[in-house]
Amino acid sequence: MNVDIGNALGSVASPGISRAALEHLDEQVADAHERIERGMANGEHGYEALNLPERTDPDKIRAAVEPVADCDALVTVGIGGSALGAATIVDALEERGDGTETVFLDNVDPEWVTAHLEALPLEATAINVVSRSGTTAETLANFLVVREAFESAGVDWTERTIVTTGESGPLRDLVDRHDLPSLTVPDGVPGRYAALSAVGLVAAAVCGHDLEAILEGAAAERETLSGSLFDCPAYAYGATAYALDQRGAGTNAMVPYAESLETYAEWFAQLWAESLGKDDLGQTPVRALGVTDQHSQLQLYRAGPRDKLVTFVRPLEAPDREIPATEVDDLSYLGDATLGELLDAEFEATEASLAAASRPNVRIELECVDADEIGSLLYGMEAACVLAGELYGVDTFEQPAVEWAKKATRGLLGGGEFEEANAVTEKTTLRVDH
Ligand SMILES: O=P(O)(O)OC[C@H]1O[C@](O)(CO)[C@@H](O)[C@@H]1O
Repeated sequence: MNVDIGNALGSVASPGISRAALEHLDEQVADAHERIERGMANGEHGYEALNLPERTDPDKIRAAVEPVADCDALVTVGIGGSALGAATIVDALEERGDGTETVFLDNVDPEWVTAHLEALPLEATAINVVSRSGTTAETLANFLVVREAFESAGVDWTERTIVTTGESGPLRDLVDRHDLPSLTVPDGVPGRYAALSAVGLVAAAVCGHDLEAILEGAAAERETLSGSLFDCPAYAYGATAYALDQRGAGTNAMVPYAESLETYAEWFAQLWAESLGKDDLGQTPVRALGVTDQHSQLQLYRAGPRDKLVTFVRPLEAPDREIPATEVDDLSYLGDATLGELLDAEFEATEASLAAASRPNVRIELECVDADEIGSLLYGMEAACVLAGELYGVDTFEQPAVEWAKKATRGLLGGGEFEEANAVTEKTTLRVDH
């Protein structure tokens, strides 16, 4: 990935960061890089994720999925980091896959789950269950529902289930009890940083994607990590986003200009929110899509509060399609172009429109959307986030604030005594009913 932070400089944007301030910040980046390299060298929790391009074994993943490699559909049961990385890869590379239908059950909306299960050819569907902790209620509940659906259809789920989880926990117990093919979430790798491990790559393997290319793209990005943001695209992005937040850009709108990258924006939102949202700090990620959200969000981005960074992701090469000639003179400018040219023109125009309104924006460029570039983007944004976490001085790799609601949920369902559940029933109410 290449990063252009020109439109975030103070000479263009407000809030913006001056060249001098960027060079000053680079001293902190050098210290942060030292910390990151040390964490990687020692395999420390979290930092270990940045070693995955070397650590992940594609042969082991392919061997585990071999029993179901010929399935027509794959249902992945997982949530958060146990779904978004895999979904980002298979959605980005969908046009390059072997046509396997993929469904990600990362919600417990009964109507939605039922509709998916009823639409799947269960006799030709494989099940990919992913949970680092092995205790996540949504994932276990959905797995029990999926399992029952297969049994009701007379399909042996044990023959077509792969599990990726930790060394222990309820899911590991199920693996042992039913002797299911399984892979282990690598130690020291938080879920949202696990896309380049079995967590993100099992689904990609089942869909026939080139795991080596994904890891090579990531490894190439790893090679760019250095003590200066002026030599490392990932650090340039992380440092600039951090610096703009310090200057008031508390929201980061992630706007890929490719439908195939829409899920990537969801993945980024978890990475950025769950890693940096601590101690009353953090930059709020917003998911948008180019060109579609030019017609819904751009007004705000260009003329609303000066509290946003807009991050564009642009693949330079992409398949194209002619716009047919038209008999309407006023539309001849379209008839002479292609959809890709229209997309590019809109990207350039939108980026320039923000600069013209002195609104900070950053461009992330990919050569195209392929396995190599997806590996590079995932790794680059992970490294950018780890760097930003160092600059914020937060614990980038934990997410303690999510536990309260999990305890309350468990208490409400009779899964134990939790004071959090009591607080739910003591809600302050001021209802306005129609
Ligand atoms: O992989 P697990 O343990 O099921 O967790 C799923 C997700 O839930 C979280 O723990 C948040 O609740 C995320 O950090 C994680 O990616």
